[in-house]
Amino acid sequence: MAKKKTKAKSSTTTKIKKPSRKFGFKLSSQQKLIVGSLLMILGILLFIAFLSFFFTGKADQSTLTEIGTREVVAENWLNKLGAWVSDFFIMRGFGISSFIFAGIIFLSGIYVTLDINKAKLRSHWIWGTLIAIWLSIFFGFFTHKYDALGGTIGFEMNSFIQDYIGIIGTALLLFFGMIIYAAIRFKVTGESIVNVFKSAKSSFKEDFKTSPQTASESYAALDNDLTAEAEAIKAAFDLKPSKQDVVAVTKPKPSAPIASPSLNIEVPQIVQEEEEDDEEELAMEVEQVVEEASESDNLSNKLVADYGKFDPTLELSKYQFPTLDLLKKYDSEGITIDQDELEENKNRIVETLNNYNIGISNIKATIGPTVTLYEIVPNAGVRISKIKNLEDDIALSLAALGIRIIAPIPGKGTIGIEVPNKNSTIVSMRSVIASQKFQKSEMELPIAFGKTISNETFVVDLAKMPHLLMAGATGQGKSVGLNAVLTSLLYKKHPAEVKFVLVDPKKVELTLFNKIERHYLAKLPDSEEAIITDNTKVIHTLNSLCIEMDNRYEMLKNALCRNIKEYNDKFKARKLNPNEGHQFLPYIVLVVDEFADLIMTAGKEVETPIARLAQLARAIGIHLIIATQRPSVNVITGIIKANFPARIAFRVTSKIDSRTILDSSGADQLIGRGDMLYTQGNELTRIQCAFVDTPEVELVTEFIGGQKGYPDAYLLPEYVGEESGISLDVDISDRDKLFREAAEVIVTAQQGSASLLQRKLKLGYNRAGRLIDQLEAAGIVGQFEGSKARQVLVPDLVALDQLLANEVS
Ligand SMILES: Nc1ncnc2c1ncn2[C@@H]1O[C@H](COP(=O)(O)OP(=O)(O)OP(=O)(O)O)[C@@H](O)[C@H]1O
Repeated sequence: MAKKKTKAKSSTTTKIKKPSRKFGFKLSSQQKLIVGSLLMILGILLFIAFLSFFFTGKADQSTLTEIGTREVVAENWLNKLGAWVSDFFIMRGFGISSFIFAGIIFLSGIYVTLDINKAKLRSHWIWGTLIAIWLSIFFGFFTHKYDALGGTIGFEMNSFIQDYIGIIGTALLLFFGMIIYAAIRFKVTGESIVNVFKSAKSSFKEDFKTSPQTASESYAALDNDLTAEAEAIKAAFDLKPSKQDVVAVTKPKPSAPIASPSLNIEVPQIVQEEEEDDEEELAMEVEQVVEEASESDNLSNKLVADYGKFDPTLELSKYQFPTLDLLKKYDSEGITIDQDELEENKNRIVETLNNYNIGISNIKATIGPTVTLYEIVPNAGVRISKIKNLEDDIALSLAALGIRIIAPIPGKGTIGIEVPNKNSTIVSMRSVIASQKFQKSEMELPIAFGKTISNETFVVDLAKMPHLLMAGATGQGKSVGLNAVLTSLLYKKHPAEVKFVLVDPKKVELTLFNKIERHYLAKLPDSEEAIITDNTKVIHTLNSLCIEMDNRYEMLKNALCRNIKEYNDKFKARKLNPNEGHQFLPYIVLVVDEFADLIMTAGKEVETPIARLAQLARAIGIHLIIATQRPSVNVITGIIKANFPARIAFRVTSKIDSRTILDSSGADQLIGRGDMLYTQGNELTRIQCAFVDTPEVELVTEFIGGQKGYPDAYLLPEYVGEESGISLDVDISDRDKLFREAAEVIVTAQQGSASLLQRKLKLGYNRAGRLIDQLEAAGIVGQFEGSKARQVLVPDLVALDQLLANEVS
């Protein structure tokens, strides 16, 4: 007591006293270096002495008694002292496990020098000693005399234990020691052992089932590409150049394999973690600041160390991706070059241009799956617009449909004339999925659309687009295009990573995907079918997606993340607490087939949420794909166009339609059957869309649907339409325990939002939502108003008290 009093008098800060009471001395940095290096050297010396003992130990037996005599020479590499110390540790001590002590002493040196966590070092000493004892008993178990393996301790303890519980008992006791170690040190549990066996079994199966096939398919695809290239090059050399023009065939660049390392290789941040555990050493203010700032990091690091990173695929850990053999190989695949055709076309182009006095200094041909691009370099002084105006004349002279002139080709300084091949080839979905470019892509939502004019596989990231508008006259390949998009994602993304919301007013196109409802589809809570065919349901679903968007933004805001990728990475690193409403967020892809039909019947009701989603949803992982037959301005309105920079046009019937969708002509000159133009804002790329037939999609969805899925489709937030006006007659006795507290929070903040409750009362989303419903029923907050916060109907806490008191009476 007296002591306390004097302390209070003499100092105003009791904090500073605490550490000085604990430690008698504290090393300066220089002293730490000296002591640390001394310990390291000691560790090394012990190691050398121990090692030497196994070569010189026998010879040195006689010298041990004469350690004090200077003249006596020992054979140990560290002479007499080495001989004595190693004999002491190995023969009279722990046997071979004495090396552990050399190691720990060396490690202690490092810890002291670098001034890292003493608590960890202490645990190394405790565990090291226990392991040394266990090992010496273990080795002693197999020997029947004093020897260097188990040492005296091992031998004596063994015979002592065996005298009481026998050989079998001793063996089991040793085994038990091992279990204790594994359980405490590595947090091994019965469950984790079972899991290890299970995953080993399934990966073993997988290795045998899928990988050889996938690999061989990929090679086959690569082979295909290379054959096409070789043929193209051959053709180039076979063409005979005439006087003033040269024909060459460009060599399509092979799809470069991307050899970047796989993501998320975690480098454990040992230094950081250790700093924070150091309770005793944190006498300095600066260190305390560090500790406070990274408290949550510390917790998440510990969680990651204990349980590993969060794996969203764990629930369906046995899920197998569809195999390539589900997709069909087509006979007319692979480019064949018709030299006569090439020569003929070239001559006609040159002739036509000559007729109009346009000289050409160079011409080269690039053969694609459906069209061949003739690139010409006109003589100096020729006006580009002159060539552009000859589009129809060239088409006439070539007697071919679908000629497109690109004058000039952006970034090349040449003029391109695309001429359809007489025999077009099919680009199979199988070949694009098997391509290296797709297989090795590390995009968030990779889509293999098909092949470009230079026969390269065209892969783009839907997450970067971020929304896609698709248009084309009927029968030109839209539905096949949509199937190609969905199939690409099915081949690359786990069910936990992406969900589809499918809107199909035609009721026939997307029904095949019903089979993967419990794996990949999202739906409204009360609906039976996941694929939406009814227009009122579309409105509900779109509004529900808006709510999902707002919820996700709120979650991102609370997690201080800018986009879904950052958020999910943080969640996987266990830095976000699921009890605070955080969860792993899958990407959501909304596909609307036949958008024109929707706009015609529902108009603004559909347009407004679509525009909202298109404007805002990119950062939180909701991406829209909208397809329409009628690309007219009342369907693709300005606001929709402005938010869909990525567009695809299949063949359309008029230049005006082409302008509506692409902002330029060109789509009217396509040849149909999957021939398409893609733009992401600036230049147009001509692509032959990959062909995936209905039976192929059926096989893929059956393959996925046949596997274990989630209990239900991914549920979107409930949307209560204005017209339904459900009455909330919640019984007072059924109210949540936190009802009153929630009411006070809402009234004080004068803001009726579930997320406010989530934050203030640390609740999950569902509970906060229920509380809001109860508050509405009690007349404390107003009705649901879409994504806006509800109106608070009680002005202050006094009024709230009165209202609740009246309720009871
Ligand atoms: N990429 C392609 N490669 C080869 N043929 C294709 C391709 N895409 C479509 N086709 C052919 O065109 C036909 C019509 O395609 P699809 O059903 O996709 O047209 P659509 O634009 O969806 O028509 P609708 O709007 O009437 O549904 C297909 O049956 C197929 O024979």
